[in-house]
Amino acid sequence: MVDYIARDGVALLQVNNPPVNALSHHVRVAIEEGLKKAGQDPRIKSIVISGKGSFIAGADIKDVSKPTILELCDLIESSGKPVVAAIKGFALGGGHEIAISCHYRIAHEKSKFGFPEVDIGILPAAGGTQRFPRLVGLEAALDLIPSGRHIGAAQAFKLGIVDKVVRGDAVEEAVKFAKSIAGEPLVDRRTSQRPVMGAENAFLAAAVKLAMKKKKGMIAPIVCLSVSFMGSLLPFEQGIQVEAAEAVVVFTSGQMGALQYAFFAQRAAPKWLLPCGASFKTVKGRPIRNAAVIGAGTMGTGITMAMLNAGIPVTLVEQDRKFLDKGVSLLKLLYAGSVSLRKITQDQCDAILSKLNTAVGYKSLTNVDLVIEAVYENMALKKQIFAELDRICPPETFLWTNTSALDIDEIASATRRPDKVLGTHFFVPAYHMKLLENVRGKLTSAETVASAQMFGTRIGKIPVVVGNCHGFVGNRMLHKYVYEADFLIEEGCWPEDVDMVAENFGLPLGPFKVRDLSGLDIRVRGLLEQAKAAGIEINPATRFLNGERISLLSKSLVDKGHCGRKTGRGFYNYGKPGGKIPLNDRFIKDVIVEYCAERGIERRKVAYQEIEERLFLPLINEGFKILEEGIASKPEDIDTIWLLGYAWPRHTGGPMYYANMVGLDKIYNRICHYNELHKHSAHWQPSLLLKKLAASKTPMKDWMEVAQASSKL
Ligand SMILES: CCCCCCCCCCCCC[C@H](O)CC(=O)SCCNC(=O)CCNC(=O)[C@H](O)C(C)(C)COP(=O)(O)OP(=O)(O)OC[C@H]1O[C@@H](n2cnc3c(N)ncnc32)[C@H](O)[C@@H]1OP(=O)(O)O
Ligand SMILES: NC(=O)c1ccc[n+]([C@@H]2O[C@H](COP(=O)([O-])OP(=O)(O)OC[C@H]3O[C@@H](n4cnc5c(N)ncnc54)[C@H](O)[C@@H]3O)[C@@H](O)[C@H]2O)c1
Repeated sequence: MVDYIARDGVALLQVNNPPVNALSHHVRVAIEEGLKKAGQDPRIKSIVISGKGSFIAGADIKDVSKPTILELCDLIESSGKPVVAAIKGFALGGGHEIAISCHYRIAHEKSKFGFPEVDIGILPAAGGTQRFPRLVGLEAALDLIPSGRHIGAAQAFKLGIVDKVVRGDAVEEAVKFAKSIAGEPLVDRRTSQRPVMGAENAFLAAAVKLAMKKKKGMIAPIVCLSVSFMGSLLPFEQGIQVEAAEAVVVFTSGQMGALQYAFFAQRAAPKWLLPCGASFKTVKGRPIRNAAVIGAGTMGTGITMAMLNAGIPVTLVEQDRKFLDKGVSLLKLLYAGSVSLRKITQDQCDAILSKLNTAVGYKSLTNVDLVIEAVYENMALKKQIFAELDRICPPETFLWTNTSALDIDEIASATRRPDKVLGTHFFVPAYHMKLLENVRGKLTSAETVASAQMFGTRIGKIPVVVGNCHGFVGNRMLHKYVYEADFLIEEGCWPEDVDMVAENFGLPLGPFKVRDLSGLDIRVRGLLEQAKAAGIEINPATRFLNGERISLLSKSLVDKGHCGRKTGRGFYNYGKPGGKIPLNDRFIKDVIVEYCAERGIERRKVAYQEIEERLFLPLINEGFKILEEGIASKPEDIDTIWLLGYAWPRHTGGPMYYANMVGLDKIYNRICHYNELHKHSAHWQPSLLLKKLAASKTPMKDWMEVAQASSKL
């Protein structure tokens, strides 16, 4: 676990604990033993700590026994023989704390440094909140520790974290350097003994404000700030005591469990398993060498960028030259933006764009591994395109669709290769958002699923396999939340009341601000199409569709020209078309009141708790129905979809974890309560799986056993 190599008076302690050299119990014990052995051996004059492959990615999140990392850090720093950290890859969390306890740090130019603790709900509580400000000054410490972000070696050098950046082998350089400083005094090399630079400055208020914005609702970043700041005013030993006391507050807050669950859920979600038993372990995907995208609108251009960025050559196809030119101009604009922000160089931009081809019509697609369709959300159009692609593309070409909600099986039925048809549901902006919902149809083969998952990972996404149903996992759950938001307005809330509750819960924007952003007309169009498909003519008195309660409030606003931010008014007033600041508006309230009066809906005061429950319980209930139906194969998949696709507050773990944390019996009882009151909304009918899990008090890790046992009955 830690190799001890003695050579020319230098003891090299090399951590060897794949995959990320986490500081598990046996690693900590071995480092301690190595340090003691080197300390006692008179032939050893200096010590180098490094990691095989990478340095150390931090504590092993699952293991917090003794010796603690804090004890190790103290042992390193107090060593009478110089200790040099040789850093390649990641020096994160406890690994970073070990590094800054060493007397010198030599880093490879590609190495990364950071304190990701806040993102898993804890503090750098192995002395990191105290040593780091002493090394880099208070301002930089208050910036980096609560942000959790990684920085590169060049910035680490500028901040004084590392003493030397090297291009070659950092370990060899460190060993050479360690030999050269044997016997030198270490007094000014012990980080804990340094004063904190800039301690008198009032950086705290600004840092707290930023952390509250960037890490909304999270406790750890705020505690990190207060502990680092307080420590800067105290002697090191007292600062360590403050750190330990405050760490307990954070460890017992409940957020630590949720954030660590989210960390592992995100890594578990891409590991797919189909009801037939095929899984990521048994089926290999086919690599994608080149691809085509149909439709150069918002999604098509974003998907094209995601592929180009991963080095996949793409042919972008449109229905006519005008739309194609518009899409290509948008793409070029986005890349030019990346160049001006120095995210890529002009040469890189040119290399990326050299892999882009364009075409009007599909005739040229005779030699592509994959086509992703991203045209308007219209079943007839999509089927027509899939039939044509099926005729033109080679039989082994995968045909995937970016539909947000349509039936994958129906789209596949237009082809003679339904086994190669799958939904690749990207999120806006597709080049940036990490989530990819891969929707398997009834006839989609395991090889196609494996290929889509492999493809997702290659383009930098977290791909999650889901089953085929209206809206798949994410949008199906979202629709229930959106419905209830509208009903709450009908019953007496204002848009800002509902948005405030959602935002207090931790979402970045409430449902009405989101609706204004994406455009009210889109949802209204969807609703009208749904009504048309059901053969129902919408009129001002319509309150039900197929026996289900609906709200036409958005339609009333759209009819008055309120389409959202783009028209300057939606559920809020933005002052001008394209305005960004939402203001409450008497006129909009009048529309709401008039809408209710026309339909004889009596408005009332709705309590905060009711708003919160009515927004989130139907969505959670739907999540359990999704598990029950096998649309998702584990709760981690649903939570990952919500964390990455819909900005669900990470410190609550995701909707399924949150439900478990609140207590399934409580959740179930409240859903039953609302089901009694709202008989015309099927989303209040409690999930049978939820009922069973609540009654049996089954731990979350065993939910799927109950779900599978139930589906066999
Ligand atoms: C009342 C209660 C009191 C409790 C008292 C407790 C006292 C404890 C004292 C605490 C002192 C604090 C010490 C320290 O400050 C704390 C820490 O160090 S916390 C850890 C900080 N580090 C991280 O968070 C790093 C997390 N990892 C990553 O960011 C990435 O993995 C990576 C290193 C950037 C590499 O990324 P990738 O190459 O993409 O690889 P993956 O992410 O897919 O990971 C591969 C594999 O490794 C597993 N893994 C990663 N990190 C850890 C980890 N820290 N612990 C355990 N396992 C880890 C990951 O799950 C993957 O596993 P797989 O999915 O393949 O099984
Ligand atoms: N915009 C979103 O938020 C979002 C998110 C996820 C999924 N989706 C889905 O992605 C798809 C595309 O959505 P969008 O927002 O990019 O739409 P869009 O209106 O921005 O773009 C659609 C493009 O398809 C082109 N097109 C239409 N018919 C075509 C044909 N026969 N051949 C080639 N091109 C054709 C149009 O010219 C247009 O440029 C839809 O199915 C939508 O539901 C959208």
